[in-house]
Amino acid sequence: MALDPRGFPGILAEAGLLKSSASSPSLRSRDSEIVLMGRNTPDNGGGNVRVVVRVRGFLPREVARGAECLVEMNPITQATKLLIPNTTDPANSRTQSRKVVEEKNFTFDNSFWSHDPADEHYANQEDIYNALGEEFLDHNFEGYHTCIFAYGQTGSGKSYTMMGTPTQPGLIPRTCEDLFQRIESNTSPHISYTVRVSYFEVYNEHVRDLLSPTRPSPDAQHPYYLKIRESPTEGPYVKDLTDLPVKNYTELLRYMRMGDNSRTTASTKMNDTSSRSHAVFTIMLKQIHHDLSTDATTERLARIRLVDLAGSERAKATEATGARLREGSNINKSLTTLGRVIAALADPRHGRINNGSKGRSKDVVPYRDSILTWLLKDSLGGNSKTAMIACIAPSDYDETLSTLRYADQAKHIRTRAIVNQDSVSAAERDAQIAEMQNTIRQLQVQVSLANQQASERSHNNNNNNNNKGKLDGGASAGIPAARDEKLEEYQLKVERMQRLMEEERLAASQTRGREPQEPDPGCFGAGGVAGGEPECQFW
Ligand SMILES: Nc1ncnc2c1ncn2[C@@H]1O[C@H](COP(=O)(O)OP(=O)(O)OP(=O)(O)O)[C@@H](O)[C@H]1O
Repeated sequence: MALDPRGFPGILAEAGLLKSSASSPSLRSRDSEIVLMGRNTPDNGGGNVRVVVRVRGFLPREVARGAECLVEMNPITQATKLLIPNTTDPANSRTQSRKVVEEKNFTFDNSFWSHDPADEHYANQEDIYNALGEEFLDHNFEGYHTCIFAYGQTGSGKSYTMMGTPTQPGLIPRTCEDLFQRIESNTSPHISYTVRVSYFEVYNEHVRDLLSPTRPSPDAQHPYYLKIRESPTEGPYVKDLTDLPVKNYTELLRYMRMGDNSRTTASTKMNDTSSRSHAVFTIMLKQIHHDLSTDATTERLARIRLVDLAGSERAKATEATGARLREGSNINKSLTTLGRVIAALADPRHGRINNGSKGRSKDVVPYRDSILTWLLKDSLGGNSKTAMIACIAPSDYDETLSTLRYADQAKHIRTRAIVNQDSVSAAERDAQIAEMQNTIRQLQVQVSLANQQASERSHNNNNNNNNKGKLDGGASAGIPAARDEKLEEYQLKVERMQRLMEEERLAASQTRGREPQEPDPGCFGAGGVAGGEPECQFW
């Protein structure tokens, strides 16, 4: 294997990638006051999806069958090489029937060598966080939405990389820890923060709330599945998803653990604890900066999305039957759609105006073909800085080649991240609050009107028995559904506005050091973070 003699940390430092650890985070962005920028300031040209690859060590079953490592990495060039397997490993028997089996070379933003802990270039969990997670959290404090997702075949190390173990925490717990370390080390009296968390999984093309998994279902026969809606301003979202305010790291970790314990996993031949769902952990970070001299406030909002995808799998290799087989087929189907979305976004013709029959329009990206891609639409091709961690097993030629090709294509995707920032003067803010109050009143009237109409309609329908349905051939069946959606939309708007208004009011009063108010549990100013919590355990 070709490796750099200076060692992995040395190379990372040279490349500007080695930063402080999660336990002693860098001070690059946290002491900075919010620099005033225009509304939703565009990033300078956006950027490509950052793609890194990580190879894990042998598992006991691989050692037992005498598997050979087919992966080489060069930590200087970040090249990853896939070697031709020998003919003796049964895991690669399928490869032998291919017409062409050749050595393949790829280059990624990082190639993480996690194969042999004794190797000086070994990349451990902290190295991964330092090289990727910390920088992405910097972007969040700058006001960007980010998304890091782990992709790879079953058993390749996605959950290990994202969640990790009690002794080897992965990207998600490290991000949570660093987030609150930064917030707590902020000394500016003019900035307040709110942190909220949600966690859901996409299982068999249904969305389950991992922070409220036992919510009673209207149909007791089935688990409670959440619906997906689309808002004109915020795109697709999960309706009624639990979205909790968080005061500190301990609390965030508790929610993370709670959600993780609710996730659907099962034992397969390829992995003892195989994730049977795609899990999306989201932290919303809001920073409100209050300028005492002008009484103006500046708000930055960042969405931190951390996604552990289910692994692609071959039914033959997992030997799945029944429910496991159906899960596997749904997993593969949504990953195939993700592949098609990536291919469409990576196509150089993507985004060009469709002139006549030539070229392709933006509409060809098949986001809607799976729940996963529909919900990740913004992260894959919109307002987000996005990274893909391609996890690979060391000894499976076909699956690794497929993952590396996938990852290679993702390198070409460009997203259009913007700083999600809004500045308002004191007068504007007061006017906005007044306007919000007014709008809330109007919406509440509309909600109760719509409720009233719905109950009148259902009353009339009952009186008319089923006659109307027969006369109009059921043509009116879609109208109640449409009205229900409108109603939901109003209710959602009211809730959002009420929360927004409270946050605005609270932030302004906290930073002014004004009258004590009933605090929003998820909103705190500098030094206002709930202290005295016991040291928390990761698991
Ligand atoms: N870098 C690594 N170092 C040590 N052990 C690892 C590493 N990566 C993965 N493993 C181990 O390999 C096994 C499979 O990993 P993991 O469960 O993370 O795979 P996965 O890709 O999430 O699989 P699935 O898609 O089936 O959920 C686990 O026992 C895990 O602890």
